[in-house]
Amino acid sequence: MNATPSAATSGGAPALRLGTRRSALAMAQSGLVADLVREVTGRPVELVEITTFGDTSREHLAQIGGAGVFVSALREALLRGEIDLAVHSLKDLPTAEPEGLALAAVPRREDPRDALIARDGLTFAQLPPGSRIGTGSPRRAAQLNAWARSFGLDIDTVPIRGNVDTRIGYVRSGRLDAVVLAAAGLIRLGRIGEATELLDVDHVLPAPGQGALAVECAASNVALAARLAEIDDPSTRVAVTAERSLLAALEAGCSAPVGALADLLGDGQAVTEMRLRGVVGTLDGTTLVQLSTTGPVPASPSQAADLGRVLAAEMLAKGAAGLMGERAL
Ligand SMILES: NCc1[nH]cc(CCC(=O)O)c1CC(=O)O
Repeated sequence: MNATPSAATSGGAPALRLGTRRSALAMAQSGLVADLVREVTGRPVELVEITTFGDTSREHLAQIGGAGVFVSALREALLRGEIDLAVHSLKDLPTAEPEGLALAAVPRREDPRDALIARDGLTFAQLPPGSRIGTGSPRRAAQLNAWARSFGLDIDTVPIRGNVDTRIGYVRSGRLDAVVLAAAGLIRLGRIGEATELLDVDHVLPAPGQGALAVECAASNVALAARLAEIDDPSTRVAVTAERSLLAALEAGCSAPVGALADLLGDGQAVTEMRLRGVVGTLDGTTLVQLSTTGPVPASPSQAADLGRVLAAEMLAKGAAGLMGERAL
């Protein structure tokens, strides 16, 4: 008989404490993971709100190095034993592995693409000349500017910050013609219907890890890490490992203008190869280094990381390093 502690004591087992920020997106992401964790552990999961300096001060902090602030508050709570697990947007996690913590699971990824929310239902190609498009992301600005230039459209990318509601509000109030956000966030908030276009990754590569969640626990909590491993999606794990390895090897930070996407290619029957695409550019989009490499499906995250390093080396050989100086808009 199965006599694991969680099975033997389910019903009476203490709740697992899942630390979360209180933003609508963080709560939605945490709720999703809480459901998965309940299923595999049989234990109740309670959400514990972690309030950070970034949450209590102006919303602008949500993006100015804000991700780092939020990530570290949750991590400190984990290390102090105040919570048992934490959920992050993987794209907000620094590539360095933190001491004492385990990236216990990366659940199945949501749509990795960026989404356009434009006034009057417009797509990107339908925007009139001079349109003002809001994004706080140098990666998005670089690629949107390059794409617009490719068909002779003159646009203005405008740096904006704030949570999803605030950013969509810039379009609803008429202050901007469009904003670009991660489709995954909109989907998880039930707001993807407001997107007027899902941006083709041939034009806009997402941030490394975009659309994926990271579930962390204390490395010392071996039993919990083993259960959380059951909600890990191996295909997502290899893809995001390749993307993040590319980012790390470019020595770019989370706010650098770097896009990356790994996808698994199949012949209709079986998955045969993994393709990794990467881009680095100047904010104005006049220069982009965009490369792709394809190889056998990695048998392990460490093989996936190799693919990322290979592509990074090729991008650096094509001058990628010189394009990464511009961090802020
Ligand atoms: N930069 C903030 C952030 N971090 C994760 C997401 C969305 C969810 C995801 O990408 O998994 C967002 C919002 C956005 O980029 O629109």
